[in-house]
Amino acid sequence: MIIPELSKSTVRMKDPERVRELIMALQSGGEKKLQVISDFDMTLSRFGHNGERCPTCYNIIDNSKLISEDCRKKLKDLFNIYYPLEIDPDRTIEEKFPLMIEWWSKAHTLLCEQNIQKDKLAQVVKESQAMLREGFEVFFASLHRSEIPLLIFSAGIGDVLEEIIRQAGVFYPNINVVSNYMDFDENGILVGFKGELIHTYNKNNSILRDRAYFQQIKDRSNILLVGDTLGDLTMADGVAKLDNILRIGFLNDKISGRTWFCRVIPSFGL
Ligand SMILES: Nc1ccn([C@@H]2O[C@H](COP(=O)(O)O)[C@@H](O)[C@H]2O)c(=O)n1
Repeated sequence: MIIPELSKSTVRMKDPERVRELIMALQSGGEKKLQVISDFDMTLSRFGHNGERCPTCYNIIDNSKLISEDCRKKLKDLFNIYYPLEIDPDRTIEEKFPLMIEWWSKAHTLLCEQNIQKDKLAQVVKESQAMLREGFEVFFASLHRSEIPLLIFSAGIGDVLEEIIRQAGVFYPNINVVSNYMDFDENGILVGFKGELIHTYNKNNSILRDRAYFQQIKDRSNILLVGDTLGDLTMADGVAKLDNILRIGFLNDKISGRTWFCRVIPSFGL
């Protein structure tokens, strides 16, 4: 194998030869043909640290002093109901779709009742347990140095996500973020969320179709796609011209090894 890390026991591939071919195709295409599309929560950010789960963008707000105890309990109850549904390998994406809209909408309604102040977000992120994945400095800096565009396509909260990467010192100009952005009134108080709601299972062309992004980088027909859910597989659907796509998925949570191997790995196409 060209990359020693791929021989680790934690790396699973259905067809290592196909992976090798894809890596060679990406390598020979060079940096000018490459673009990277990545999920954020639990992909660029860490799932766990020292045995504790790290927060998602939403969890950072949920755990903060920006919201009341009552609201925190309600958001936690929502998480406990909907997160198992989000990752349930026995439900189809069609079944999960309306449930995810329900979860995001209920959470947004609760958050908008809290008079959250825009200028408190940076401090809340600073005080949180948010962490980027091991090796993030090299990953972000190499893409930046080689001027390879990185699209972060996230169903989290754009304002929080940006703050995490800014505070980590890696918010380089080659990064574009598509996510749920908070809408603040003239006093800097949260009153809603902008644009179409993005949840785990609509991260596709339905969200990206009106944006010029993929058109601007249409010659970059080699894609590295990184995610952690089956919903992330459609993040490259709007790419103008596709020659090669290497999909990397992180298995974060308790899905049985067998389910992962039989269902999830083939879905990632490797
Ligand atoms: N109220 C909510 C809603 C969603 N989440 C989690 O956020 C993740 C966001 O998505 P990425 O696209 O960046 O992976 C999603 O997987 C949900 O589990 C939440 O914590 N609270």
